[in-house]
Amino acid sequence: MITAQMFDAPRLVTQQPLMELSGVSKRYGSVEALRDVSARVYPGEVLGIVGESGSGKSTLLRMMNLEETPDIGDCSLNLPETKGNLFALSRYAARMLRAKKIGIVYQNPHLGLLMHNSSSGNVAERLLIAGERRFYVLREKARDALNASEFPLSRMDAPPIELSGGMQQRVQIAKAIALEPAVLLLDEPTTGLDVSVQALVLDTLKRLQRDRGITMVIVSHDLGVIRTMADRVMVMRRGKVVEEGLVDQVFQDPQHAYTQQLVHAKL
Ligand SMILES: Nc1ncnc2c1ncn2[C@@H]1O[C@H](COP(=O)(O)OP(=O)(O)OP(=O)(O)O)[C@@H](O)[C@H]1O
Repeated sequence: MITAQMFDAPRLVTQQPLMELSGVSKRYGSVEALRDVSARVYPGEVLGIVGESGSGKSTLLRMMNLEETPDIGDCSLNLPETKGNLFALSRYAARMLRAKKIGIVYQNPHLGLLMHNSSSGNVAERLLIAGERRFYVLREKARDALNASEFPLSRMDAPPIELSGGMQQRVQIAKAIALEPAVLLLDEPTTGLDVSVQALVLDTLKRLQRDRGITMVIVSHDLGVIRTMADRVMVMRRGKVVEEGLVDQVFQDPQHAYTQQLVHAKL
């Protein structure tokens, strides 16, 4: 029998992982932020990471962004130009790889943007780091990325400090996708926005994912956001992954007591 669900089936996960973290642990003093966490991100999928505050979601995303190194553990990206454990890269090499292959959108736009520079300049900065120097190319590519992020081009010379929260997130998205990254990391990208603005920004992200097939990892404490965006989900608690699987499966039939608690709290 054909059901509506069949037409909305999650993208199939058949390939080799694009990004793989294995056995990652990280301590901050007495706090164990991550304990033996492994994660695989497959090409073209959206992986959601959910869990309560302090469960280690953002720390894991920072590891994926090669911003931080773990006490122990490996990270690999299945791209022609990368090999071996990426946590062993020098700071410079990690920065270049990040600039060219990984995009990130933070909850707090101050972390991702220069708030007093123009919005187009913020996007162009990313292209500059990757080596582009021609002014007309920088301007054109910045405009394209802002347009794809559904940012109003009439405001492209305005600095983010003068923009609404939703528009600031669109500038971050434009900056993150300007170089067509292999993976786009989203750390609570709509938390703190009005519900209606949140829905519009999520729509833009979904459209980008659909049209460009961008591989995404989205962190949220909000099950609704994960349900809307993700194909697969990892549930974290106290620095550990307690459950993972296809979103529909995990949310409809949670196996771990903590996931059951999360799902029932939401209902
Ligand atoms: N740079 C740091 N220095 C000290 N402790 C840290 C640091 N970064 C994270 N932690 C601690 O590690 C734990 C995991 O933090 P993390 O921010 O990854 O959790 P989270 O699930 O993203 O939480 P939230 O949703 O509140 O952002 C927390 O106890 C946090 O206080």
